[in-house]
Amino acid sequence: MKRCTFNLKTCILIFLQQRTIYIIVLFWNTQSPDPSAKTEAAKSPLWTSQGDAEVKLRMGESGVAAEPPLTVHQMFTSAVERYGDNTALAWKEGDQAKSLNYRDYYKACRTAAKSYLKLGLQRYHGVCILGFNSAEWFIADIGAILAGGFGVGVYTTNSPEACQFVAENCKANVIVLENEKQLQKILQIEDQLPHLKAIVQYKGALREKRPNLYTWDEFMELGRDEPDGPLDAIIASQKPNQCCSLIYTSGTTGQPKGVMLSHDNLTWTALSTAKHVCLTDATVAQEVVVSYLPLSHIAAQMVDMWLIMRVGGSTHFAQPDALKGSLVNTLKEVRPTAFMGVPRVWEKMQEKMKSIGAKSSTLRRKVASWAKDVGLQTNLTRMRNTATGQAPFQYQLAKKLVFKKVRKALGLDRCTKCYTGAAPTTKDTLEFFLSLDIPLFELYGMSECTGPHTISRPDAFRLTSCGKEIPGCTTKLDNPDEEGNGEICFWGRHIFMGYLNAPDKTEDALDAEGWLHSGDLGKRDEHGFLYITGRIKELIITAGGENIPPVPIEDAVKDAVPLLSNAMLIGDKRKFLSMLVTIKSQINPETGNPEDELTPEAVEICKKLGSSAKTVSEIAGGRDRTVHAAIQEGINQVNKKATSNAQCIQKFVILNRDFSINGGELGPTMKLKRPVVLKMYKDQIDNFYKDLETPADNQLSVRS
Ligand SMILES: Nc1ncnc2c1ncn2[C@@H]1O[C@H](COP(=O)(O)OP(=O)(O)OP(=O)(O)O)[C@@H](O)[C@H]1O
Repeated sequence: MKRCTFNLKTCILIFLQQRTIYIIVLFWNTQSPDPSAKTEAAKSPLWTSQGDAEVKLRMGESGVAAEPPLTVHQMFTSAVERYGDNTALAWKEGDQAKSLNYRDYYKACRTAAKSYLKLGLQRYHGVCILGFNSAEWFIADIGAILAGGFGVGVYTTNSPEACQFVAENCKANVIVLENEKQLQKILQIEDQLPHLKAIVQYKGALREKRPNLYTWDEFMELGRDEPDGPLDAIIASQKPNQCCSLIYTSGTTGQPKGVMLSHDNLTWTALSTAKHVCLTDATVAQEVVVSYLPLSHIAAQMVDMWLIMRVGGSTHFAQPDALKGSLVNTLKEVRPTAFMGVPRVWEKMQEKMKSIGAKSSTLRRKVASWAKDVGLQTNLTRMRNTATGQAPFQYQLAKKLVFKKVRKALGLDRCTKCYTGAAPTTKDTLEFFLSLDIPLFELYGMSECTGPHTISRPDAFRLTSCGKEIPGCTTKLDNPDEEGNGEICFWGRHIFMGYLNAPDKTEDALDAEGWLHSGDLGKRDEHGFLYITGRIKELIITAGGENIPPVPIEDAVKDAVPLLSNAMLIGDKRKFLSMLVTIKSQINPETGNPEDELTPEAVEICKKLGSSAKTVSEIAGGRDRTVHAAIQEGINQVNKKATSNAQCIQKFVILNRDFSINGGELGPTMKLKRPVVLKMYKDQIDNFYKDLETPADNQLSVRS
């Protein structure tokens, strides 16, 4: 299935020398597509690993799957025609409210595109964007696409080396970054980026002038008076089956990979998803979202940029410290009509509400508890029979007394669509919000399918299910076991083009028929709802050949020992299982780094156990024998329920720092980056296995 693409150009030079005619024919490979050599989409393969190639679109015969393919530019101009005066982007600068309507947003993207061309952006080269969500982020990204490059989001938490990997991989010509902090990272590696021509800083003043370093205003000024012709020619040459955007995976299963998304991937997925979740067209009423999740992740990008553009909605930017606490203020101000949170965001809201609830009067607590019972029962009944019917009096009362107030306090009083996804959400959190009359509609998918594959919705909703396919997409459960659990495989126009420069990895992800293998295990119920039941991609295969899914064991240990914030099972190619655990500790609100001080909840738990520990360092490595024994006891309980001896955790160690996004152990959606943790704690892990005959350290042996 491998394909080689050469865009060969010819040039015939004819010259005369001493009455002899010399004819020289030159051939060269060019980066720009040859308009005369239009690759027919139908003849192209389904995948490629080359940035300048085309793929066959997975068009369907009818319905959404048969909708005509569009480029990003076509979708954008259609939005401008339909919703030109509507607010597209809104944000606050200090106390001042700012906004751009669709017409001006489009103009700004064109100007940015012309500036890129002036800076020398080449076709199919990257523009890396490294910063918090803002109007500049969107304009930088779409400008790059219009100019024929790739929009490439980079995680703000990336180290200089991780930024270098991305910039090198996509041959970045320009890096657009937020501030001095990000600039310092790039300056450390700029010498090693041969394709880099310019850096643009979009917030804050430049600390020093440097050649090829521009402020946002300087950058936009470059393109302001440039002629339209060259840009229009590039736009006219773009095709829906060509790559325009790269999403780098966060690396939970290995080195990040550049997921190539075509114009059609973005525009079609936005169309199908908008239909599935019944987003309102702005000609009727405008959808409003708050942009705060990292845009380098497909979930945020799909919702905040592409879905909203498709229906003429408006995107309001949160403050950079959104996840450190300011998000709820923005939500209260903006009152979004749809809101997407990764599970950790909902969990944090849940923790906050619980701690406020615990401090309220007995009467209030009783009313809240009664209302939550009513809310849960009413919503579970609704969920089972799709008919809405007349809500009982108790529910109406609970709504008036509690639910409306909670929604208002969260800024979700207008929000009819609350989504969770990109990682597993616990049943506890789903039930908590359902009992408050806030059903969380689960969304499942991956970067490789441009974000969503299945989404639940009000009329098709089951607790812990991630719903049904967006229209035009199909699921196959490969190699199912006796309970119906098989690998979830996807098909549809949302399937990516391939991993940039990585044909082997692309071939691993897509089978010969073009099905995308997700590496997730799932099953369906009799009504067609999909449930995620495991991740094959993180399956532990012990030296004895036993296949062990780590997540259920890790979750069981965390349930048994509420003091733990994280647990990671070790045992791939090893003779037995061991575990790394971390203790719940405070997070520095400024840096987001985990601190040594325990959370109040953890201090309380320690106290109950008979320990006076207040910091992680008093506990880590088994220093506090009481706490250590309690963890051992929890692990023993889990071991007792293990299906085989090979599934028992034989050793564990308490780490001296919690996992975090900043630390690199967690990805942006809080999924564990197992390869990173394995590397980081190699010594502790090797220590588990250095003496296989007798447990090296009695203290660490927990076999029951
Ligand atoms: N609703 C969900 N429930 C459970 N797991 C989910 C859900 N949505 C997504 N996931 C998990 O997230 C994976 C997709 O991850 P994503 O494409 O967002 O990449 P990523 O977070 O950048 O990390 P990676 O490096 O693993 O690719 C899915 O394959 C699945 O394992």
